[in-house]
Order: sequence, then structure tokens, then C-alpha cells
Amino acid sequence: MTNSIQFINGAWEAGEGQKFDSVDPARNEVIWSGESASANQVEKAVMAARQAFPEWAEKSVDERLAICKKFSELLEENKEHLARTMAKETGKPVWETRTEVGAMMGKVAISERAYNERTGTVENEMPGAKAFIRHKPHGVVAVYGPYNFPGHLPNGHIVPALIAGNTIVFKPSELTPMVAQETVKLWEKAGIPAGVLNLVQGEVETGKALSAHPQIDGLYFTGSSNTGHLLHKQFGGRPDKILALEMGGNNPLLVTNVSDIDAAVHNIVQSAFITSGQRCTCARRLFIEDSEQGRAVLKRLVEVTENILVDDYEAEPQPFMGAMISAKAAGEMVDAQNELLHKGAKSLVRMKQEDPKKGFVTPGIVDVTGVEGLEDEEHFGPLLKVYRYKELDDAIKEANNTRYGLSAGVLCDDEQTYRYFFKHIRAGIVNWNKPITGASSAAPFGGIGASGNHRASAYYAADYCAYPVASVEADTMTLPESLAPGLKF
Ligand SMILES: NC(=O)c1ccc[n+]([C@@H]2O[C@H](COP(=O)([O-])OP(=O)(O)OC[C@H]3O[C@@H](n4cnc5c(N)ncnc54)[C@H](O)[C@@H]3O)[C@@H](O)[C@H]2O)c1
Ligand SMILES: O=CCC[C@H](NC(=O)CCC(=O)O)C(=O)O
Repeated sequence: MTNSIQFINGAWEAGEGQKFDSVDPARNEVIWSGESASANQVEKAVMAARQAFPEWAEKSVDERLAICKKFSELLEENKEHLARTMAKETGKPVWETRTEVGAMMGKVAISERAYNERTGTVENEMPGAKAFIRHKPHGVVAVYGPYNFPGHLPNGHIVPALIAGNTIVFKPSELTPMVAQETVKLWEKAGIPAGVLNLVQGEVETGKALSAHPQIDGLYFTGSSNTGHLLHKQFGGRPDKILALEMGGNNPLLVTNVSDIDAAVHNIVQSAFITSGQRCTCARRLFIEDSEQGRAVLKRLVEVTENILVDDYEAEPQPFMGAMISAKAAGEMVDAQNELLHKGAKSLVRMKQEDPKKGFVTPGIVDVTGVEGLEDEEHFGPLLKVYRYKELDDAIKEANNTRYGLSAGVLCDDEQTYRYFFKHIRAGIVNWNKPITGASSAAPFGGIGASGNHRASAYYAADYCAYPVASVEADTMTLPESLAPGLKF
């Protein structure tokens, strides 16, 4: 049976390329199949977006917002269906996928505010004229999404891009095509005009065909640092195209001088193991003071981690962690743990994958203090590396010893230590006594170094969805009283 999975110029059609499947990682069942978009279909989608652009850009912001608001209402109506689809396809527990749909709904109102505040119109009086700052959309933009938040993260590019007046070709992760399809169906129902939002599904080849297309004016990417770097190279020498990159991190969380040990451990667990460690903001490196109190925090962390419930997305009671995105990803995480142990790290909580055909792993903690030759790598799963330190300055120095710079945090009772940490740490998100995951859509979101390219998303996505136009305007012209030297009238 053919599955019409491509949405091009307002119509659903089957792909012309290679077949690919989506697998429920918790149950090891194929839940979806379809064919990738061919280069020819990518071309059709880009040209449809190009053709739809002038009319969409010409509409008033209120008209464009009306469709986005309808989409948000439809998300509310279809919340449970979409949350269950996300759970099936990603393995995330339904309590969590419900929050993902909630974030998608909230994005519309937040993006409306951001559009007006960051890219609205500003008018200033000047002698004999008025000065304006206005914004225009870029044109056709490609949106690339990752698998860990298959709804919320692409939505964080799509909604502001549409509000600003761009048209879109959306390439979701090949691991989560069903969520993309269900989401775009809701846009269709909301009345998105033909060509304004196109969906091209497929594997890497589809992604390559889209990013290389000469008719895209920009590309908004959320995904791995490797792919982001490839795209950055591809866009080298093209200052006419806007590229927004949201990538990974090797994020540090530092603990010093905390009186409430359980509260600190809760923050560590929320930072390291939520979404089975598959958030770009997850803590990968935990710096703990080598003191009696530090050892007490670590002991409690081990106890709590050993009791974290890992189970099927629909299990009751609900687990804290579901399956990872695939059995392969889970196996690779165990391999990463074993490699660290081989290098001399000490296991504090052993990560295990009981069934090699499924994406379940238990969370793991390894003590890497003093281990030489550790790579600056993002382990995108529930694997936490512990560094025991003696001096705060040494810990901060090591925390900064990464090419990434997405999120960072400190857990400590005194504000002075936080201020010191804030001043010296290099990251786009810096938190105090809160998890370093769970960033707000009402704030800018992005990282420095290998984590991004200084085009923060979430609240600041408005900035890369429109370019500013400065105008000086006068409704009449008069000859100036004093002329520049050398001019005669
Ligand atoms: N900073 C953030 O906001 C953020 C958010 C979520 C995930 N992430 C990162 O994303 C990663 C996990 O997501 P992923 O594995 O889906 O990312 P990925 O880079 O593998 O894929 C992202 C998208 O790029 C496409 N793609 C892959 N190779 C391509 C190529 N050569 N040319 C064009 N397109 C290509 C994929 O098909 C997919 O649509 C993690 O590293 C995580 O840290 C970052
Ligand atoms: O995996 C990466 C995203 C993690 C998530 N960040 C956000 O949701 C940012 C807010 C937004 O994009 O609206 C997190 O911090 O948990």
C-alpha cells in the first residue's frame, strides 16, 4: 500500500525514492512505512513555496496569525492523539509527550509577542522626515527537525517563520515521520494555503537535496553538531542565505555547598536523565566537590538513579524514562559507557540494555575523575560523567574545556558563588539551583561554540525569520537652506 507522505503544493502524494520505516523503539514494531521524496519532489516543493511566497507575504500579520491560532486550537483538540503518536514513535512516556504538545500550542502566542516586540515597526521623528524600522520575510526557508522533540522543535521554527511571512519546506527527522505527517495534517486543516508549508519526508539524501537547492533563501536547523557543521560548510560563501543552527552540547552541571541534598539530587536527575538523556540541554558532566558533603550528594544520587523507573510509554504507573529513539541508539550508549570504563572510569551506576532489540536502557553514572584522554563528545542518552574536584576554579576551567557551549548550571546555596560561576562559564543558558533542561520558549534559546551560530531560537527565532529595513521618509521635498560646498542651485 502506498502511503501519501509528502505534502507538496497543498496535496498529499507518495514519495518516489527509497522506502523507509518508522519503528516503535519500545515494542520493536514497524508502525509506519513510506518512500522518501526524490530530488524531483524536493524541487517541486521548493518551487511551490517560491510561487506561494508573494501572496503569503502580502497578507496581513493578522491573517497569517489567524491560521496559526487555528492550528493551535486543532492541537488542543487532537492533543491526546498527537501525544500518543509521539510516544509510539519516540518511546517517550505519554506524560512527557503531552507536555510537548502543550509547548507546541503555547508557541503561537509567544511567537506573536516576539514578532511584535523584536521585529515590529518602529517610527521616529526627525527634522523634515520620519525614520522607520520595518521587517520583511526572507522568502523560502527550509526547516530541519531532530527526532527527540519531533513536534515542538520544528514547530519552534515553523510558527515564527510563517508569522513573519516566509514559506516553508519542512524536512523532519527520518526517525519520526509519523509525527511530522500528523502535524502537517493539522496545518492543512487549519487552512494553510497551498505551497505555504510543504513537507518532504525522507532520509539523508532528501535532506541533502533540500539544503543544496539554489532557490532556498534560508535554512533553520535543529539537530546534531556534525550535520550542522556540514551545513555550515555548504553555506560557506553564501552571505545571501540565512542559516540558523541549533546543535548539541557537552553540558556541565556544578555542585558545591548545598544544604538540601535531595533538592540538589532532584535537579541533577532532571538535568541528566529526563527524556532518557535525549535533550540537547541535558547535563553530560557533573562536577562534585571532593568533600564530605559532595560524597553525600553523590551517594544519594546513586540511590535515586538506581530507582528510576524505566518502562513502556503507556505503562501505569508512568515511568520517568521511556525507551531511547532506537535499539541501536541504546546499544551505542552502552558501548560509550564501556569505552569510558575501558579508559579507567569507575562505574557508579551501571547502564544496562536488557533487550538488544528495544530502545530501553537504565541510566548510567561513571566517575571519570583523573581519567586521561576523554573526548569532548556529546553522549546523547542517559549517561552522566562525574568529575570530583577540589577547587571551584579548577572545576569551572574544566567545565569550559569543551568546544560546545549550550547549557550550564550550578547548584549552590550562596549567590556569590553563582555570580562568580555566571561570570566565568561559557554557555548560552546558565541556571542556578534549577535543572539545566526545560528551557522556556519565552526566552532566547541557543548556544555558542559548536552548539550554534549565534542565532538563538525560541523567543529570538523572530530575529532570523525577518530582515530589518530602515527607511527615512518625507512626503514632500524642499531644497535645504544651506547646501554642501561645491553645489550651486
Ligand atoms: N540545540 C538544540 O536546540 C537541539 C535540540 C534538539 C536536538 N539537538 C541535537 O540534535 C541531535 C539529535 O538529533 P538528530 O540525530 O535527529 O540530528 P541529525 O543531525 O541527525 O538530523 C537532523 C536533520 O538533519 C537531516 N540531515 C542529516 N544529515 C544531513 C545532511 N548531510 N544534509 C542535510 N540534512 C541532513 C536529518 O535527516 C534530519 O532531518 C543531538 O545532537 C542533539 O543535541 C539540538
Ligand atoms: O533538545 C533540545 C531542546 C531542549 C529543550 N529546549 C526547549 O524547549 C527550548 C524552548 C523552545 O525551543 O521553545 C529543553 O531545554 O529541555
